[in-house]
Amino acid sequence: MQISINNLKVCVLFSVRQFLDFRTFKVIQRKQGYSTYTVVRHRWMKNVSFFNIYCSKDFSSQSEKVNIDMSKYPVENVRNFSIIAHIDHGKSTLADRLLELTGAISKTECNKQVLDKLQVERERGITVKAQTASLFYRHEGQTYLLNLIDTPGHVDFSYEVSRSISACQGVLLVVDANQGIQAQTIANFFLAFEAQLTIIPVINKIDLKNADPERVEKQIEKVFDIPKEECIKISAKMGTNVDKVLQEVVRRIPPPNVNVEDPFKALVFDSTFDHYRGVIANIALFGGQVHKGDRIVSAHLGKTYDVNEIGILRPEEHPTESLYAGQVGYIIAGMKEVKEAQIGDTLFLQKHPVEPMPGFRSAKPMVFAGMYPVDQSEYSSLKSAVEKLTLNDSSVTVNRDSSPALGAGWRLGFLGLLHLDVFNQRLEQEYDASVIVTAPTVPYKALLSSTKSIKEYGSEDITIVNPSHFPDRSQVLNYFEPVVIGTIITPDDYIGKIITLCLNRRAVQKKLVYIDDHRVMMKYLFPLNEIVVDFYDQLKSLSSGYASFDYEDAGYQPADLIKMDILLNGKPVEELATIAHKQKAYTVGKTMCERLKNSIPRQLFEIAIQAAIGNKVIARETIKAYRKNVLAKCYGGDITRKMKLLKKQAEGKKKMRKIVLHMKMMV
Ligand SMILES: Nc1nc2c(ncn2[C@@H]2O[C@H](COP(=O)(O)OP(=O)(O)OP(=O)(O)O)[C@@H](O)[C@H]2O)c(=O)[nH]1
Repeated sequence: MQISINNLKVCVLFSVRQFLDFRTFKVIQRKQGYSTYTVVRHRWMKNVSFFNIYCSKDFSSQSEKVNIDMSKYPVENVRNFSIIAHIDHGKSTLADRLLELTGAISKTECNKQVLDKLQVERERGITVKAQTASLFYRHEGQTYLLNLIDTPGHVDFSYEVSRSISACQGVLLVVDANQGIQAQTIANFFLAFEAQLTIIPVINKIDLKNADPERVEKQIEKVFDIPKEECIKISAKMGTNVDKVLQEVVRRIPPPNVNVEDPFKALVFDSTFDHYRGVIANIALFGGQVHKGDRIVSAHLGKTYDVNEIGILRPEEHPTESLYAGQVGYIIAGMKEVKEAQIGDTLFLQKHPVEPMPGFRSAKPMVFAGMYPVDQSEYSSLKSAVEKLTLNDSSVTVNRDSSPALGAGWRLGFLGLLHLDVFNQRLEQEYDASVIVTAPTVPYKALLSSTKSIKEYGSEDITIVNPSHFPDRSQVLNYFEPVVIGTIITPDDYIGKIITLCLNRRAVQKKLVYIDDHRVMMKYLFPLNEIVVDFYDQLKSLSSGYASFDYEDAGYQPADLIKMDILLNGKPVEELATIAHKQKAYTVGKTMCERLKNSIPRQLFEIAIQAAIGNKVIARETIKAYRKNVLAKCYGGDITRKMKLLKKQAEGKKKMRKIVLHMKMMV
C-alpha cells in the first residue's frame, strides 16, 4: 500500500508536536473527499496552521473507496459484534489488528488505536466513545460484512457499552492473560449475557512474559460457566491468532434476525455533530432498506427529512447508495438541531410508517456538578458548546442553574468523576470553552413532611443535586442517599487492608468468594458519595495497583444527612456548602477547612475558615494575616500613608471574592 502525501506531512508535524503542549491546540476537523484533514492552530500563533495531525485518520490509500454495492451483502453474510473488556485489556489494539487484517487500514506504525478518534482518548490512552467499523472478510469463498463496534472499558462509560451491544448479536470478551478477570470483565459480561448475545472469550497478551492463559481459562470457566475450549488465546500486539478470531466471529455469531422485505426501520444508536454537515446519526437497520434521496421520518419528533447521505464507517465515513436490513452505517439527513437526533430513536420511510422500537433506558447520572462560564459574556457560546457535546454524549443531563458568585450556568449530571473530567476536557479542546466546575455531589433524596414544604418544592419526594437546595431537617420526614453494589477483585494478600478501607467508607459486605487459588471477588453495598471522590485511588494504592473495582446502581437507603456550610470570616459561602452523612460530618468539615487553608493564599487580613452545621461550628482553621493590623505602625499624623494602607486592605477584600471563585475548583 502506498503512503499518501498527506501521511508525509504528518511525519513532519509529529516533530513539531514535541515542542508544543498539545493541549494548547485548537482542533477543527474538515472533511474533504475521503480523507479527514485536521486543522490545528496554536492559540498564540494565530496565523500558523498545521494540517493532518492524525495520520491514522487518513484512509486515502485504501483501494475500495467508491461504489461499494451494499446489496451484495445479504443478511446471512452480516455479523454485528462488539469488543468488550476491562480497561486496558487490549480492545482497541485488537480492533486495530482486525482492521488491518481485513484491509480497512494499512499496517503502518502510525495506525495505533485507530478507533480512539477523540483527542482526549489519544492523550489519556482510554476509549471514551464507542466507534464503529465495517470490515469485509473473505472466508471459505464468501465475503462477509463484519460490523465491529469498539467500546470503552471504564465504568463511567458503561452506558456507551450497553448502547453499542444493542446493535450486535455477539461480543468478543477480551481478558488480559496476565491480569485475568477483573471487575469490569464481570460487569461487561453480564451486560452481554442479559442481552442474550453470543459471547466469545478472547485471552489477550499471551506474549507477555508472565502471561498465564491456562489460569485465565479456568477463571472464565468458573466465573462465567463457559467451557475453556471456547477461549481463543491471542496476542493482539503481535497479531498471533487474530485471524482465528475473525473465523470464529463468522462461525459462532449468528447473523441479525431481520428481513430485507420488511419496511425500513432503523435504530439510532449513536450520533455526533459535525460543524459543517450537521447531525450524523449511526444507525442499525432492523428491517428493509434505505436509499439516498428517500424521505424518512424520525419517530421521536415526527419530523420528515430527505436522506442526503448514507454510508458505512470504515472507520471513516464511506458513502454508499443504499443500506440493507442487518447492516450498520451512518445517515445524514439535514438534521440541524441538536435535539433532532435522539439516541434510541427509530427512523422509518414516510410512505411506510412502523411501530417505534423501545429505544434505550436513559442513563442515570451518578455525580452532579455546576458548570459556569469563566466570563458571563461567554454564556451563549458555552451554551451551544454544551448542547453539541451532549448530543455526542447523551448520558450527560443538563439543567440550568445560577449562583450568586458565578452567575448563570448549568448543573450537569455525569456517570462518574472520570466522565465529568473528560466532558470538561472535551469542552476545552473541541469547543475552546473555559469553564468553572464546582465540587461534585451525588443525587440525594428527601421525603418532605409538611404540606407547606411540599408546596414550596412542588413534590413530596424531591431529589437534591445542589447543596443549596437542601431542605431543612424540620421540613423532612426522611433523607435518602444513593447506594451502589461495588465489585472488587483482588489478590488475597490485600483482603485485610481493603476490608478496612470499605468499613471506613460505611460499606456493608455482601459476598466474598475465591475465583481461583489466589484471587477473591468481594461485593459491598456502598453509599455512592463514599466512592465518588478518591476511593478508587486509595484502593489502587492499597493493593499496589492489583485490585479492580466496578459498581452498579442499587437504589437508595435512608440516611442521616446534614448540610454543612463553610464560613469565611463568619460569612457562609453558598458555593462551598456540601451535604454529608452525620457520622462523617466532623471528618468532612475538618478536611475541607484544612484544604481551604492550604489553597487560599495569605492576605493582609486574617481569614477564619469554619465548617458549621446550622449554628454549630464543628471545625476551624485560621490563615494568619501578613500583618495583624495594617495601621499598627502608623502612629500619629501621616494620613496619606494610612489611606494607602487601608486601600490596600480593601483590595485584599476584593481579592477574597476571587479566592472564593478559585476555591470551587479546589474542593
Ligand atoms: N504485550 C502486549 N501488550 C498489549 C497487547 N494488546 C494490547 N496491549 C497493550 O495494552 C495497552 C492497552 O491496550 P488498549 O488496546 O488501549 O486497551 P483497551 O482495552 O482498548 O483500553 P481502553 O480503551 O482504555 O478500555 C496498550 O499499551 C497496548 O499496547 C498484547 O497482545 N500484548
